[in-house]
Amino acid sequence: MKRQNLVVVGAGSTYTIGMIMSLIAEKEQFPLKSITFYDTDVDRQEQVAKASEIILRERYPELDSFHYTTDKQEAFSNADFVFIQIRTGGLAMREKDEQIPLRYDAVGQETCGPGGMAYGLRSIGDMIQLVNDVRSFSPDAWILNYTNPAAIVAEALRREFPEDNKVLNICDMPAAIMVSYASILGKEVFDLVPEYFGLNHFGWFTKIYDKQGVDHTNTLKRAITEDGFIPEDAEIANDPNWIKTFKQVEQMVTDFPEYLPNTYLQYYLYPTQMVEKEDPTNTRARQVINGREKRVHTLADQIIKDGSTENVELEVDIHGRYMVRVAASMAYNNEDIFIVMVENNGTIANLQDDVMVEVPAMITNRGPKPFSVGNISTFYKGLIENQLAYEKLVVDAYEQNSYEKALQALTLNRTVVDVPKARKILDDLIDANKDYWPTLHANKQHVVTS
Ligand SMILES: NC(=O)c1ccc[n+]([C@@H]2O[C@H](COP(=O)([O-])OP(=O)(O)OC[C@H]3O[C@@H](n4cnc5c(N)ncnc54)[C@H](O)[C@@H]3O)[C@@H](O)[C@H]2O)c1
Ligand SMILES: O=P(O)(O)OC[C@H]1O[C@H](O[C@H]2[C@H](O)[C@@H](O)[C@@H](O)O[C@@H]2CO)[C@H](O)[C@@H](O)[C@@H]1O
Ligand SMILES: [Mn+2]
Repeated sequence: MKRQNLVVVGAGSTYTIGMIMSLIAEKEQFPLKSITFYDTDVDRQEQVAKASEIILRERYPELDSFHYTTDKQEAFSNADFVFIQIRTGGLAMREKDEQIPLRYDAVGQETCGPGGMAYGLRSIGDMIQLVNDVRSFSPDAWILNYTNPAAIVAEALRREFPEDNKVLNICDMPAAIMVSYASILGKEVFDLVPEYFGLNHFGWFTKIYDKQGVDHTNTLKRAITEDGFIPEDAEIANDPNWIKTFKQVEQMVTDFPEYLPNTYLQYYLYPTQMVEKEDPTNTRARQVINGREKRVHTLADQIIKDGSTENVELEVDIHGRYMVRVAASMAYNNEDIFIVMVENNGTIANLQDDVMVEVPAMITNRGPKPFSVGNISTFYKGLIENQLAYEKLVVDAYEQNSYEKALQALTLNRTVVDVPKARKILDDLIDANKDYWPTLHANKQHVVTS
C-alpha cells in the first residue's frame, strides 16, 4: 500500500489531537509517510503540534516525518491529502454569531440561520485562498474540507473551482448519528449502510440497512420514540448540549415519522423552542471555550510537560475515524459508502443540478460516485429548496458584495422570515464582522428614487 503524505490545515484546532488518534487507530487502512501541520496562528499550532509529536513518537513509529509550519510552500509541497479545518475569526466570533440573532429572538447557532450566514461570509474568502494555495504546490492532492458552514463553503468552492474534482466537502454529523443507531442495534457503525438525502446539516435518513441487507429503519424509529435517543460517540456522549439535541430527535420522529432526521433540523423545525432554551451569556461557543478548548489545551500541556502520554486518557471519536475512512477509500479505491457533499446533477431528480447536496456515495479513487435518490416529496422538496436558495444567496452576497442578497438570504431563512428583523440582525452582523466580511453595498440599479 502506498503511504500518504498528509497536511492538516488549521492544525491548532480543538479537533486535531482527536484526528491524530484516529490516524493512529486507522493506520492499517490509511498508512502515512508524513504528517505536516499548517496554521496561521503560531502559538495555537505549536502547542497542539508539540503534544502531537509526542503521541506520534510513541504510537506511530512507522511515520517518516512530522513537522509543523506557517509557511504555505513548505506545507503544501508534495501533499497527497490535505484536511482543512479552519475557523476564521475563531470561537470569539462564533460567540457573536450566536448572540446577535438572539437579541431579536432568532436562532443563534454556528451553522444554521443568521449565525451560519455570518460564519459563511467569513469562511469563504479564506477557503478560496487555501484551495488556490494548495493547488499551486500540489495540483493533484485530495482536499477534504470540513470547515463550516460546510454547505455554504461547498457552494462557494463549487462555483470558484468548477473543474477541480479533487475537493470533497464532508460532515461528521450523519456518522455521529449512525453511532447512536449502531448502539441501539448492537452493531458497529461502519457495518450500517444509510440511505439519506438533503443538504449539509439539513437532511433525512430514509433507510438504515446493515451490510447483510437487513432493513433496520422501523426498529430504529420505534426505539427512538419509545426508549429515547442519546449521543453515544465518546466526544459528545456526556455533553448536556448534545444530549438535549439528540433528545429533540424523539420529537422530530414523533411529529414527522416518515424519515429519521439530521439533528440540525431542530433549528428549522422548532425555532421558537430553540431560542427559548438559550442563555445569551452562555451560548454554545462559550461552552466550547470553557469545555472542549480548555480540555484540549490542558491535555496538550500535560503531554508536553511529561514528554509522554502516560498521564492522559486519549480517545478515538467518530469525527476523525469518519474523515480518515473517507480518505482511505479515495486513496485505495475501497468503494466504501459514506454520506458526503456532491454537486446534485440529477442525484435528487426533482432538484436543480447546480446545488451541493448531501447523499450517500461510493468513495473511489476517481472521486465520490453518488447513488441516485430519485424524486423527493413535497414537504422535503419545499424545505430543501428554501434552504438551498438561502445558501446560494449568501454566496451571491459574498461574490457581489451585495447587501440586498444578504437581506434576501436572511428573509428566506426559516429561522428569520420577517424582513425588519432580518435587517436588524444583518446590520448588527455587519458591524460585528467588519474585520472579516467583504463590504456589502446596496444595489445601485435597485435604488428607489423619489
Ligand atoms: N464538517 C463538520 O462536520 C465539522 C465537524 C467538526 C468541526 N468542524 C469545523 O472544523 C473547524 C475547526 O473547529 P474548531 O472548533 O476546532 O476551531 P478552532 O478555532 O479550535 O481551530 C481552527 C484553527 O484554524 C486556524 N485558522 C484560522 N484561519 C486559518 C487560515 N486561513 N489558515 C490556516 N489556519 C487557520 C486557527 O488558528 C485555529 O488554530 C471549524 O470550521 C468547525 O466548524 C466541522
Ligand atoms: O458545538 P460543537 O463545537 O461541539 O459542535 C459543532 C459541530 O457539531 C457536529 O460535529 C460533532 C460530531 O457530530 C460529533 O461526532 C463529535 O465529533 O463532535 C462534533 C462536535 O463536537 C457537526 O457535524 C459539525 O459540523 C459542528 O462543527
Ligand atoms: Mn457538520
